[in-house]
Amino acid sequence: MGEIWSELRAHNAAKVQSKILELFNKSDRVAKFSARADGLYFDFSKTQLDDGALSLLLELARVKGVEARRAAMFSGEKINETEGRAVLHTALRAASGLILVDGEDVMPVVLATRARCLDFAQAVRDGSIVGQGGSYTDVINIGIGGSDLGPKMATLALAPYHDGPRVHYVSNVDGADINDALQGLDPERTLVIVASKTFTTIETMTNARTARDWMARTVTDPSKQFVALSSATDKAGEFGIPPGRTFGFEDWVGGRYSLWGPIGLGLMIAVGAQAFQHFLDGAAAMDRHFQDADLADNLPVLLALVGMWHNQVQGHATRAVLPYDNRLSRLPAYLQQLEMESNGKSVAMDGSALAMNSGPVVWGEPGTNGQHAFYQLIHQGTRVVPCEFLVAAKGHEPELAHHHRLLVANCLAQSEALMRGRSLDEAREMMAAKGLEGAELARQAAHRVFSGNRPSTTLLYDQLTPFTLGQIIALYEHRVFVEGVILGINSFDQWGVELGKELAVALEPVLSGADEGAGKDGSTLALVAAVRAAGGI
Ligand SMILES: O=P(O)(O)OC[C@H]1O[C@H](O)[C@H](O)[C@@H](O)[C@@H]1O
Repeated sequence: MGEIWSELRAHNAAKVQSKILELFNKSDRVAKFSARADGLYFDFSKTQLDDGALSLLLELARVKGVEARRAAMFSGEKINETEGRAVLHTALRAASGLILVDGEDVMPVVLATRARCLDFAQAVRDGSIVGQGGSYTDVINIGIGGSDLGPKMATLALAPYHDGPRVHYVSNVDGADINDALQGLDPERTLVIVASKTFTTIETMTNARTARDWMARTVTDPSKQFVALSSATDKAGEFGIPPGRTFGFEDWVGGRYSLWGPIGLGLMIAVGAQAFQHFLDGAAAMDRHFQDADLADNLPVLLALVGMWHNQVQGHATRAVLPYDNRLSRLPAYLQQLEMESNGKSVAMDGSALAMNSGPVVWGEPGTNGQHAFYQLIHQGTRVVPCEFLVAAKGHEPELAHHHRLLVANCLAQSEALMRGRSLDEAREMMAAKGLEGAELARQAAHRVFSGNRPSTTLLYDQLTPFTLGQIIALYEHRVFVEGVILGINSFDQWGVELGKELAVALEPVLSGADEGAGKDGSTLALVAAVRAAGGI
């Protein structure tokens, strides 16, 4: 097993100086280093991967048991071993079938809950469920992490399909977030969704209570205008939200994988049942592709292997996700949770230390905005940042096709520039053409050199429809899964977020002055003292 990694590293060391551009001397380069699935086109030819490296990576996936683990996930086995849970977000988008957890078919409840959520969303949209002041004009989803990032990203992505009430997302415990969201809203015509798998997350519960107090100023019974999305339906009841307004899901749906079920209610209200169903269909199509396609043609597998080549083999610590699609502006934030909370771990499933680097730092912004900000570093910085471009062949604004042409030209030009670079000779020629000479020519030319040979991939899709969005998100989910299996870690727990939460709970009384903070370090105590001195809390 370790042998394949060593072979990959040796292969990389031997080839690392070779030029990506020269790999295109082979006429079948693009065909071999690209793959398609149901309208998605993934091009990974602008990387240093060659036939040898790709076959070693595919061998790695086989040896690491990706296929068996994939079957185990889809069939409801408890592959989240540290929490003893199945991992079945795929069931949330399945049309039918038999999926057993502890011997019981989960699909009847999944389908019934889906129907309840869609019916409820429809009733909010058509005004058959109303607030004290009449039909709902606004919906606020209060949640954080997986109960916010996915639905918020998807709601923004599908703006052309919005034909329901306005949907807002509040996540931060910073009072500024809920304060600004409530500005201008009519409490009598606002629906509040409290989205929390555990129904204990302090940010969400604090915001939910603030929203309830705001509503109670004019609404006789705010609980009638509240909805809960949670696995802890009893806790939703304790908060005062009745069972008829609570939509539950099981513990086998991870928070960051949950937008396909009740956690997607905000999106359902924004776009309606039909568009939401297309969104599920897109994800289900990707599930089928992931299960059925050969590893060598399998998009999630290829994305994972390219990512691991860059991170674990070539040693590039970060990965930029660059959607040339403004409506995917929250995709990088969503992927930060999906990828980093899933694969940012230092121990293997069995508790032993991980023998290699965990998943990369994921970051990004939509193009073309990023070009005018951080692309300087991507092109000329001393560290290589593998880039993942995403772009639609068609926009949603036919009358603005010239905008779209510019957008696509920029996207394709960036990956070309990263690969091609600009040599010193070319830079010198440019400076000579400007009339420079001697030392000044040399100095100015040096600043205009681009090393090039920087890898990128491009995911091209027809248009950002609900179906396509479903495909793309499921593609990334499965990519994270494959990377996790190859690393041998549990991608479905998140113990690393616990310590900070515990310390925050312990610090609150120190900030209020109720506790002296005995045992705290000097830095923390000095910061607390400075905050208290300012008198803001
Ligand atoms: O949905 P909730 O239970 O409120 O959890 C919200 C989020 O908080 C936790 O800290 C986890 O790190 C996330 O995985 C989760 O999505």
